[in-house]
Amino acid sequence: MPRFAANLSMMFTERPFLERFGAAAAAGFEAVEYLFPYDHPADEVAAALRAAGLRQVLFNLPPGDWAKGERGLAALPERAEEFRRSVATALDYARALDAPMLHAMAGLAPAGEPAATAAYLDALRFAADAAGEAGRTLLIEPINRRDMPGYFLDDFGRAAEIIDRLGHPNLKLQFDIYHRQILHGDVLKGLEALLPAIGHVQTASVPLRHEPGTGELDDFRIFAALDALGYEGWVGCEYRPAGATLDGLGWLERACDPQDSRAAHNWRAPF
Ligand SMILES: O=C(O)C(=O)[C@H](O)CO
Ligand SMILES: [Mg+2]
Repeated sequence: MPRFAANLSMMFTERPFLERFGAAAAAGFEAVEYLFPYDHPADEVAAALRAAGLRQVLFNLPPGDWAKGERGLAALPERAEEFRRSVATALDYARALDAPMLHAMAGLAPAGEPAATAAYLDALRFAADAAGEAGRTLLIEPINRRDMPGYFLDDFGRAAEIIDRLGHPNLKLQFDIYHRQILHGDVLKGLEALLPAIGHVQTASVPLRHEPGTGELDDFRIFAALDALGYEGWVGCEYRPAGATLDGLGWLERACDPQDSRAAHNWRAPF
């Protein structure tokens, strides 16, 4: 089974942010991801991470004013300077946390608009170069239109084209299974086709974004398929627990149980 990282923006939210690290470790996780660490000094976040004995897998670049509805800066031509400063901020945190991957959110902009596309390509080139110099990888993630209406990057094919076009060794795809299913379906074929571009995977049930195994997809078969494809990265658990976080963790035990018939046996991956 893949290696799972707890998403501390959605899981363990019963506690203040810095206490979620210890809770995730106590629940058996070895790694974490979350949206943003910037409300806390980097050394405090790093101390919480280290005290819990966890690895930091991923977090996002500063997205602009999240509370006011902003969802990233990369495709906003008028925010190019701010985006560049946000890369430096994120890399400072990445160094403190030893985080290998950073997600650059595109922002709200019309998908086909030439000025937004040009700004996005420039921003990604700049950020991927900076990430590369710092030994990190930059990720882009298509997000579904229902959860984030107007988000610039709302198509997996377009994300793959952009990664291909930029051809940057430090630019990869964040394949969120939840968004993929809502946008296009065909999850297994999508994973297979895009595997060389994928740097990170995230999971949640569809449509309610709860625990894996509680929605319309057979998430355990998808995890087995990731193994069959040879995916060696992390799978971020970016779901909202249906109840208390700990009460919903039975899926993890099952996913990690090699004896589980649907997870490991009794099924041949279609690759
Ligand atoms: O919403 C998601 O799926 C994400 O992974 C982003 O990082 C933030 O919206
Ligand atoms: Mg995601």
